[in-house]
Amino acid sequence: MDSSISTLLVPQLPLEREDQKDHGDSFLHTPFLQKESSVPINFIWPKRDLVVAHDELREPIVDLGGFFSGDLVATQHAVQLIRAACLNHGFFQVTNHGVDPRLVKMAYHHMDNFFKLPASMKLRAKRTPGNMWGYSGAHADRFSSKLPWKETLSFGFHDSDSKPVVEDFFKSNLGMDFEQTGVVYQKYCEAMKDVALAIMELLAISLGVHPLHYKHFFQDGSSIMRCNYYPPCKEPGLAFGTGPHCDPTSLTILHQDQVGGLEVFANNKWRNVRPRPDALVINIGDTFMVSA
Ligand SMILES: C=C1C[C@]23C[C@H]1CC[C@H]2[C@]1(C)CCC[C@@](C)(C(=O)O)[C@H]1[C@@H]3C(=O)O
Ligand SMILES: O=C(O)CCC(=O)C(=O)O
Repeated sequence: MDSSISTLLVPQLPLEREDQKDHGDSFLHTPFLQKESSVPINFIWPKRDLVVAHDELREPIVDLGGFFSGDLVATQHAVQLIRAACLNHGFFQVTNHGVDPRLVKMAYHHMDNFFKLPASMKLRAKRTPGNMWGYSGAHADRFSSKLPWKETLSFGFHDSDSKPVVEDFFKSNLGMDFEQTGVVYQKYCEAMKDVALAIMELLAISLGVHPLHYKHFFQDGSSIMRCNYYPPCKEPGLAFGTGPHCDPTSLTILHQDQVGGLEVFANNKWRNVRPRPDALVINIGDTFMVSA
């Protein structure tokens, strides 16, 4: 099963895009939900987009262990690797990030269980027009061509002393049977926030501003959690799991499974980002590039 879990830090939640309109329940007819044998025309992308990456991005692998333990030399080394990455393509991977591997494993376990559910169950969390959160099959309720070959479950996170917003999302949309799923993803989102704020401190140092400048700015920020499931495709050369795009957010933290397939356009070529089970893939987004 090819899948990824990404958290996108935003200073404020993006507004619903104007071009999104409700195509009704058309996504009920997505091929992977209907087990059709070929790729329907609305999932086929233009040949100019379907470029296969052969080279690796060779992005820096940044060990955060020294930063977390207060080792100034290791912190400076991490800062230099991050600075070099951000001056180039904005991607790097981090290890010793402090996220419990058992939590990551549980997040995948619950995600696998969700996407294996019958469509009728998944549709209980269906993304509704004007809403960023919920289940989507290929975004077929929003777009009518160049559909991504994926199912996505998205939900929002922000720190709240009064209530665990992620737990509440799962209980209110999917019922008490998903309470434990909500607990796992609440913990996952909280862990990703900690990683994001650590990265923001290193980014600040790399830019020569006060080390806590961005950490304080994003302290009360929100994030978009996205679980992406990419079903097997009989003609993968015709489709995209997720089409070419820039992240309109500030920071993306992605854990990809070991199937691979994440590609980045850098130095005029699409390049593969090698999956590393112990690492998180980090990229700065448009709103950070603008603000930096
Ligand atoms: C704010 C966002 C909108 C998308 C998810 C996040 C960051 C990237 C965006 C997206 C992945 C870009 C490609 C198209 C998209 C529709 C998708 O394939 O999921 C985009 C996401 C979205 O609009 O839901
Ligand atoms: O699933 C991935 O590897 C990337 C997905 C992505 O770019 C997104 O969901 O914003």
